[in-house]
Order: sequence, then C-alpha cells, then structure tokens
Amino acid sequence: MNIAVIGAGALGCLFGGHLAVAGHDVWLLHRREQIANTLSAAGISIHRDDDPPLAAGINATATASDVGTADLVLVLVRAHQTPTALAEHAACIGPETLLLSLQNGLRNYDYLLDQVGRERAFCGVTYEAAITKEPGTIIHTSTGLTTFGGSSVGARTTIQETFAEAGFNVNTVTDPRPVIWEKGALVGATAPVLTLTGCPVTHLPTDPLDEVVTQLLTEADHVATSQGIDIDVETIQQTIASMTESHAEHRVSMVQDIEHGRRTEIDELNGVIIDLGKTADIAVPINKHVTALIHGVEQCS
Ligand SMILES: NC(=O)C1=CN([C@@H]2O[C@H](COP(=O)(O)OP(=O)(O)OC[C@H]3O[C@@H](n4cnc5c(N)ncnc54)[C@H](OP(=O)(O)O)[C@@H]3O)[C@@H](O)[C@H]2O)C=CC1
Ligand SMILES: CC(C)(CO)C(=O)C(=O)O
Repeated sequence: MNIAVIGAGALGCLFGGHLAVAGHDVWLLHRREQIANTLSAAGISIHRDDDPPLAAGINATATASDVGTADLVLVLVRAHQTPTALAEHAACIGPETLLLSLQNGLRNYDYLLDQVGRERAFCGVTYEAAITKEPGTIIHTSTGLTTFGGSSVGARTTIQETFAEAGFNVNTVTDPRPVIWEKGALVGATAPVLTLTGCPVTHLPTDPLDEVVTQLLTEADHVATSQGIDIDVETIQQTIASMTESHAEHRVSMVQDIEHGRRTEIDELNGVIIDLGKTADIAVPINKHVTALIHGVEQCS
C-alpha cells in the first residue's frame, strides 16, 4: 500500500515505522522540509523496553504531491490541527484514498467526513502510547488496543489486516462514535488532572484525584447521552485503573504538549463537552473549570 502519515510525531512515527517495516511504501508528512530530509536520510527508530531499537527506512517530505495518490492517509496531527493539515496535504488524497484518524478528540470523524465522505472516512482510537525523544526517535511506552470504524466493510477489513500484519492489535466497529466518546471522556477526565497536578498515571485512581475524574466522566456521560451515544462510566474507570500498570511509564499527550510549550487538545475534548452541554442545557461545571485552568497553564508555560 502507498500510505501517507500526516503528522510525523510520536504516534505518526510509531505507526508509520511499523507499517514501513511490514513492507508498505510509507510517507511521513512533516511540517518542516529540513527535518523531513533528515528523516528520509536517517530513517526512524522506535525504542521499546530494553529491546534493540526497531529501525525503519522511510520516505519523508513536507510536500504532499511527492507522495502521489495515497491508498491510505493516516491522520496523526493534534486534533485542532486536523482541518488545516488535511487542506495543506490534499494533493495526496485522490478520489479513492481512504482516510483514518486515530487521534484523541471528539470532532475528528466530522473533519474526515467533511473531507472525503462516509465511504472513505474511518476514525477510532488507540491505547498505544509513545513519546518523541527527538525527531524520528520515539519511545514506545505502552502497547494497547486500537479500535476504529466506518461504514465500508471491505475497506475496514483491508485497513485492519494491514495494521494487524504490522503487529498492531486492532478491532473494528461499524459506528466509531461510541469508542471515540469513550476514549474522549477518558482523556478529558484524566489528562487535565494529570497536567494540573503533575501526578503520574499511577496516581489516577487514588483520593482525591479519582473524585474529580469521576465528576468529569459523569458530565461527559450526560452530554454523550444527549447526542444518542452510550458510554459506560464504570468501564472507563476500569480502563483507567488498568492504565496504572499498562501506562505507568507514559506521560500523556496533554502533559507532553505543556512540556513543549504547545497548545493542548483541551478544546477538542472538554471544550466540545462544554459546547454540546450548552446546546442540550446540561450543566458541566467541572469541565468548564478544568478547561479554564488548562488555558491558564497554556498561557503561562
Ligand atoms: N502520543 C501518544 O501516546 C498518544 C497520542 N494520541 C493522540 O494522537 C494524536 C497525535 O499525537 P502525537 O503523535 O503524540 O502528537 P505529536 O505532537 O507528537 O505529533 C504531531 C505532529 O504533527 C505535526 N503537524 C502539525 N500540523 C501539521 C501539518 N499541517 N502538517 C504536517 N505535520 C503537522 C506536528 O508538528 P509541530 O510539532 O510542528 O506542530 C507534530 O510533529 C493526538 O491527537 C494525540 O492526542 C493518542 C494516543 C496516544
Ligand atoms: C490513553 C493515552 C494515555 C495513551 O494510550 C493517550 O491517549 C494519551 O497519551 O493522550
């Protein structure tokens, strides 16, 4: 397959690297031409535990037309960057190109549907986790399930098989919205708490953090219900509890964003919950507070 990955950060290098090693023609689309040239020349390296690093030769460019027409475009920029990135790299999206987002955020499926329509848009979530050490060198901090969905069964199966052959544990569903909301609620309840407190993932289920996490989840659940989407707060709490082991070494994306002085994805997570809560007349005071506090951290970090 000719695969373009928009966003050559932690997850872009993780998925792109493994897909390249599995034999696909992978292109990383980076914003800066100089770094793209370095990645093309040196390849990327994926570090996991004490294993020898996985080295992957890869094509990288800042110019989407270099890719030609991609069979699959994997979108892995931060959520708020999606519309701009899709417009900027439209040259590799042909009339049959499939688009897949595995980003965090509650609006990514809509962005992809706007770009290519229902038959070619696929969206989901991943519990794989990675941190960039330097451009092209990443630490794969945790492995985890990837779940995505979209209406075309044939294309879904092709993508699932492609990722499974590259070593990923992948599940598919028809309607991706429940899994997107489940993870969106999880990240919206945990990432701001970790970012504001500086606590590690292992502290999440302990008092007093668990109280705030539960309140954020409960508000997200009410808003999801108003959208006709069922999420289960207890299941999400169990996932959070399991992450204290599976993600003990991980620093969540929002913490990584603040560490690098970048804008966080808060508006694509808790911000969406606030907007939809307003429309549906559902009170979401704790989401409002943490969103305001994260905006404050963004301004002063
Ligand atoms: N890291 C993780 O463990 C996990 C991340 N996620 C989610 O996956 C998504 C990606 O995360 P992650 O890989 O960590 O993010 P990163 O910030 O590491 O990578 C995103 C990359 O996209 C680049 N980018 C931004 N705009 C463009 C553009 N227009 N064209 C090309 N490249 C662009 C960024 O460049 P620049 O830095 O210059 O902006 C950056 O290199 C996020 O939604 C995140 O929440 C989900 C699960 C786990
Ligand atoms: C759930 C988690 C921690 C990785 O799977 C994540 O999505 C993040 O780092 O933002």
